This record gives sequence, structure tokens and C-alpha cells, in this order.
Amino acid sequence: MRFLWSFTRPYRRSLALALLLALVGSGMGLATPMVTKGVLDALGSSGSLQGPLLALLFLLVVGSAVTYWQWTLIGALGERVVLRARESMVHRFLRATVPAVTRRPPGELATRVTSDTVLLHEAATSAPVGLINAVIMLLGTLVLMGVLDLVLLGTVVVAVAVVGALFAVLMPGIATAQRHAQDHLGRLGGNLEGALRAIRTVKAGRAEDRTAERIVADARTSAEYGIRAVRREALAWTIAGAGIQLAIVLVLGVGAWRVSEGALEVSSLVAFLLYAFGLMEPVSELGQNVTALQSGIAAAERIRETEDLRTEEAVRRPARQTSVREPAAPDTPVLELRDVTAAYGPDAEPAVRGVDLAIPRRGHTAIVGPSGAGKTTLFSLVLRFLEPTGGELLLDGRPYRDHTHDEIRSRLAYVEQDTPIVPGTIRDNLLLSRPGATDAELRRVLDAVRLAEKVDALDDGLGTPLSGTAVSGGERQRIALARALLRAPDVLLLDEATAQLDGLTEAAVQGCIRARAETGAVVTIAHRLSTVIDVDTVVVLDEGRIRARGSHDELLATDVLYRELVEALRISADPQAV
Ligand SMILES: Nc1ncnc2c1ncn2[C@@H]1O[C@H](COP(=O)(O)OP(=O)(O)OP(=O)(O)O)[C@@H](O)[C@H]1O
Repeated sequence: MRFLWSFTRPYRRSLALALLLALVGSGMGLATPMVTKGVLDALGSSGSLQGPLLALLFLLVVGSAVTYWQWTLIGALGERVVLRARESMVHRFLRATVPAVTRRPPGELATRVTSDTVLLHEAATSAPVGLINAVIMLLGTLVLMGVLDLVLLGTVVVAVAVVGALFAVLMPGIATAQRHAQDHLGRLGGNLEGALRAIRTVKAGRAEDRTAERIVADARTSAEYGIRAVRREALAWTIAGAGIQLAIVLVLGVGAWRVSEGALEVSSLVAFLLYAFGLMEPVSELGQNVTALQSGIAAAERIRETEDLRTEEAVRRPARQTSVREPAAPDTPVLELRDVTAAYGPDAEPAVRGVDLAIPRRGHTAIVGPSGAGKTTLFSLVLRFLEPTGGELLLDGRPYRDHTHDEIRSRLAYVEQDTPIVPGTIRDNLLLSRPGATDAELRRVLDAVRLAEKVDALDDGLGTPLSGTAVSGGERQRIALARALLRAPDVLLLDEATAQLDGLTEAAVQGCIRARAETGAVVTIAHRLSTVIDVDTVVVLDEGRIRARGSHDELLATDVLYRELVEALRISADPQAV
């Protein structure tokens, strides 16, 4: 509840105004039966009707204006609360550490931003206002009823108490069912996103219906919980309605008896009955707002879970303040790993162990090794996606802890193996690495990866939106490489994709990487034979340790595993290069 309430922090004054308006509106509603009694009394005593009728008209007009103001205010507040929650979640997700954010399916996180936040709309704004208003209105109604007749009030209080007790029993079950329904919707989002990403695999395996069934299973379970919640709600409302009807019948019976006894005026009985009929309003407002609050609390819990996604700022130690930094000596390695060990969790086996590796300021280093050897983990360490559990990394001869994340990452460029395209146009994708670059600079790097002509031929050129299907795997890879080259990084980290490029394009791309290695450092996780043949140093990684290093020819002569790996590359990745 406190977490839900925290979303309203900047809007508390507006909420207080909305509550005030609600109370004014309710006060006017409460005054109406008393004024009606005044009309009836005036009729009975042949007094002037003008005053009470004008008062009724005033209540109607001003009451409507107040209601309109209150609801537009509260509606806008709801939108702002939802927007604030969405903004903070999107920023948090993108600022989270890589291991934290990749632990959950992206679609599941997206559902929390799109659907769960919707439930905050009412729960954080109109529900608390409505609840306070309903309670005050209920109490006010009961007090005014007491003023009219205490015996009749006693009858009503018994009925309201019984209804309230039944509500209290039914409500917690509704919240639990809603929470389960939302959890399954989140899972549905995650699974659907995964299946759509793998749509080619699904179709090739003729698994459309089976996959759809698995995804829809969560929709079904969510609907079952939804139905369970709705049934309970319906029961609660029926009980509330029946309770109030019963109270009215009792009031009529007891009231008629008291009028016949001369203990009550007819006008008081009419006013009392108007209050009794009006009781349904605060009671239903109470119920609706409790339901909205419960859905909101369930949604807020799911949103709060994402607070566990630790941001990089939260896990990183602040960079050590050092005196003015001298430029690094030319022979200092640009990057160095000293006895580095890292694991993906406190209980996990280390993915890399005791790695010593120096990357010179110029030249091309290739990392090879069997699957699971720790190649990608090395990159994650260098990029600071993962913190080492032992040893240290150095940039320009200074430990990583002396640099901020931004300092380190601004010196590196990284091309992932899957080369994801971020939402937006070709220009947006390229500018990701250097926001201020001109179109001419973008064309230059596109030219280097042999994509300039293709982009120029598109109707919207650099402004063409890139969706997952509009570009081939090889083109994605080249856009990612162009993006990395645009930054002219000190170290280019390349996780080579296999067999995505045709022979001619690959030769051109390799040429451009070679050129890069003449002015800076290039480190490649090599999956192609042509890469390892050409590079200055090949590093062989096995079970998280560096097992050998040297030139291609040296390693071929000395290392058995390397010979096997090269043989595998020869057969699987690049047969034409043999
Ligand atoms: N996010 C992760 N969480 C937990 N363990 C992981 C994670 N990523 C990798 N690992 C584990 O760390 C070890 C090294 O994985 P890594 O991805 O670095 O190997 P790799 O050499 O790049 O393999 P491949 O060539 O198959 O991509 C493996 O045992 C792997 O299961």
C-alpha cells in the first residue's frame, strides 16, 4: 500500500483538492434529502416553497459542476501517475545490470510496464479519494439518519454491519485471484515475445499450434483467476444490494409503525427513506474502490519486484578520485586482465579463472575455444557487464575501479553475435554509438561495410525504419559493425557471427577490420577460419582458462585443442576458405 501510495508523491496537493471537491459534492448530496424534507414541511404548513426549491436547484447545479471538476482532475492525475511509473520502469530496466535484466524474458518485463501500470490509474488516485469520501458520506448519512430517528437508524446500522462483515470476508480472495491473473498475463507476454522472436524456428518445426497452445495456457489460467475474482465481486455486490433492500423494507415497516404511533413525522420518514436509498451509493463506492485498490496493490507488488533489478549505479563503486591522469605510455596495453576470475552467481562455478591477458594498443587478437569456454564472459568483464570475483582489469594501465563506466565504455565498441537492431531508423541505430555524427560520416562507415549503396537506394535512405524482418542477418551485422566503427573506438570487440556474409562482402568487411587493427585494438571472438589465420595473436580458451596463445601457425604446431578447433572451423564455418 505504501509503495502504491509512493507513486502519487508529486501530486498530493492535487489529490487533496480532489478529495475536498469530493467532500463538497458529497456534502451537497447529503443536504438534498434534508432540503426535500423542507419542501414537504412547507407544503404541509402552507409555507413558502420558493426558498427550499431554489436551494434544491442550487445543490443540483453546483453539485454537478463540482463533480465534473473533481473527475477531470482525478482522471488527469491518474494518467500522470501511470506515466510516471512507466517512465521510471523503462529507465530502470535500461539502467539495470545485464545479468539482472536478462534473467527475465523481455516480454514479461514489458507487460509490467504496459498492463500492470494501468491498474495504478484508479488505485493511486480515485480509489483513495473515493474511499475517504465514501466513509465520510456513510458516516454523515448515518448521523443525519440519527437526527431524523434513532430507532430507524438502529435498524439500518444492523443491516450495514452485516453487509460490511460479509464484504470483509470476500475481499481478500478477490485480491489474491487478481494477483494470480496478472502473474499469468505477465508470463503470457514473455512467452509470446519469445515465440515471435523464434517464429522461423517455430514454423520450420511445424509447431505453430503447439506453441500457441503453450502460450494460451497462461491466458486461460489468467481468465480462470479473473472469473474467480469476478464471481466473488458479483457475490459481494449482490449481498450489498440485498442488504440495503432489506434495510429499506425494515425501515418502511418500522417507520410506518412509528408514524402510526405519532412518534415520527411523514416528512422525516420520507427524508429517512431518501437517505436509506442513497446509502447504496457510498456502499457501492466503498466496494468499487476497495476492489480498485486491491488490483492496484497487486499490480504495485509486481512493479515493486522490478525494483530488485539492480542498476549499474547501485552495484558499481564510485570511481576512485585520482590526481591528474598522465597519458598512458605507448607500450602500455590498452586493456589488461590480471588473474581475473568471474562467476555468474555466488554459488556458480567460475566461468573464467585466473585469466591474464594484455591487449596492445594496436593489432588484432582472436579468442577461440569450445562452446562454454568463457569467451563471451571475457567480453562481459571487459565491458563491465559483469564484475570479476578475483583479479583486476586495467584500462591504459589503470585499474577499472579508477574509471567510471562511461569512461570505460566510451573507449570500447562492441558488436554482439546476434547483432540486435534497436527500435528506430537506420540513422537512429548508427547514431547510438556517436549521437552527433553527420549524415556524411554515417555514409562513410556504411560504405566501409558495403551498405552505402543499398541504403541510398531505399526511399527514405538513412531514415528508413529498421524492423526485425526488413534486414537480413548479414545486413544487421554490417549495420552493427558500422555503428561500432563510427565511434572510432580504442578497442573494437567483435563477437563474430558465423556464415552471415557472402564471400565478397566478408572480404570487404575483413579488410575494414584489418584497417581498424592498424590504428587501434581489435579483439574478436573468432568463429571463422579466415579470422584466425590473419590475426596477430590467437588466444585459446578452455574451461575458463587460457590454455595457449600465439600466432595461428605456432598454435597449429603446438596445441592439440587448437588444431581440433581449426579443423572444426574448416568443416563447419568456412569450408570455402580452406
Ligand atoms: N548469464 C549467465 N548466467 C549464468 N551462467 C552463464 C551466463 N552466461 C554464461 N554462463 C555460463 O558461463 C560459462 C561460459 O559461458 P560463455 O558464454 O562465456 O561461453 P562462450 O565460450 O562464449 O560459449 P559460446 O561459444 O557457446 O558462446 C558457461 O558455462 C555458461 O553456461
